[in-house]
Amino acid sequence: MTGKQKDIDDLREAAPLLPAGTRVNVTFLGNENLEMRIAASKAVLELGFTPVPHVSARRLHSEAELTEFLAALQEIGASKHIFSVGGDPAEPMGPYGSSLEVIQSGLLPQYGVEDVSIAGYPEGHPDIASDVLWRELEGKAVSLREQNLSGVILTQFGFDTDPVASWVNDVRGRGIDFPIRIGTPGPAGIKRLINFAKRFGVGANAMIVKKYGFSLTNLIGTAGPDKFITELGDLLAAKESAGDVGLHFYTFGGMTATSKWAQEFTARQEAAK
Ligand SMILES: NC(=O)C1=CN([C@@H]2O[C@H](COP(=O)(O)OP(=O)(O)OC[C@H]3O[C@@H](n4cnc5c(N)ncnc54)[C@H](O)[C@@H]3O)[C@@H](O)[C@H]2O)C=CC1
Ligand SMILES: Nc1nc(=O)c2c([nH]1)NC[C@@H]1CN(c3ccc(C(=O)N[C@@H](CCC(=O)O)C(=O)O)cc3)CN21
Repeated sequence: MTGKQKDIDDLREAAPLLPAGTRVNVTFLGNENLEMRIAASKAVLELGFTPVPHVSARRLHSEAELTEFLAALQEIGASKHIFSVGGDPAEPMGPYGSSLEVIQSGLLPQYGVEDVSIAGYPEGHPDIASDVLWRELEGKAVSLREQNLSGVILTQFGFDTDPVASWVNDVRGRGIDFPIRIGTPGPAGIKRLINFAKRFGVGANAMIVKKYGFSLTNLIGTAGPDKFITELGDLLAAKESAGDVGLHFYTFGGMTATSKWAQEFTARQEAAK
């Protein structure tokens, strides 16, 4: 969720549909400020869920901004889990150019951080070379271990299961055994899904979206991840050592829509057994 009031209201509406303790990520975008980020994390806690506030390295103007944010999170009891991510600005706004630099600052444990999510890219990243992504991922795994922090890899969302399955294989092949949560789009309007895919450099060509369950020639209506999840489950089950792999939902169509969808999906799975 973002720090916007509409997302807090949406979470409140979705709350009865979600298991207690569900991890809810709270963004760190350019159009939010500290108060909004803290208010959103606080709302997540008050509704009985686990906030995972994002710390966007390249958006930080100073070390003081980082420590002020971490201190404010700790103060409300929301600093245990964070998502440490690079951030989209083409040039860093302050001292941190990457999430590895934030992690290596050694500041996180001083503010009660125990568990750090980091980003993964099954399809690569439009502006970052693949060897750089791997080197940084391995660096983060090492630094987290050195600081006795647990790690989780949270992937960019996608519509194509093939790159996801082969990327999980590669992560394990490099000896990284962190739990992996596959970024999965919640049900949302097709236009909205396509726009977010474009914005973040995620593959959504005619073939991929057809497999996912919609068509580029009919943008009316919504699309959910039913087929994506089923296929991914089959692909990973066929691998020997996928390890701990789960899902993370990006709720582009809202938390309530995704929560309702998840309940119905689970019910259908149960009925089919
Ligand atoms: N908010 C979210 O849920 C997600 C955001 N992202 C975005 O993906 C990008 C990479 O994130 P991380 O893997 O954490 O990167 P990172 O901080 O680990 O950086 C990896 C390497 O790429 C460089 N780099 C980082 N961000 C860059 C950018 N925007 N443009 C050019 N070079 C960059 C860094 O200097 C470093 O060498 C960021 O733009 C991030 O915001 C990716 C996935 C999810
Ligand atoms: N490279 C990259 N950068 C990101 O910031 C990013 C990713 N990838 N991958 C997916 C997640 C999801 N992100 C999201 C998801 C939803 C909204 C969102 O709902 N935005 C509101 C407000 C739009 C605005 O004012 O900017 C919306 O109603 O669309 C924003 C960012 C950010 N994320």
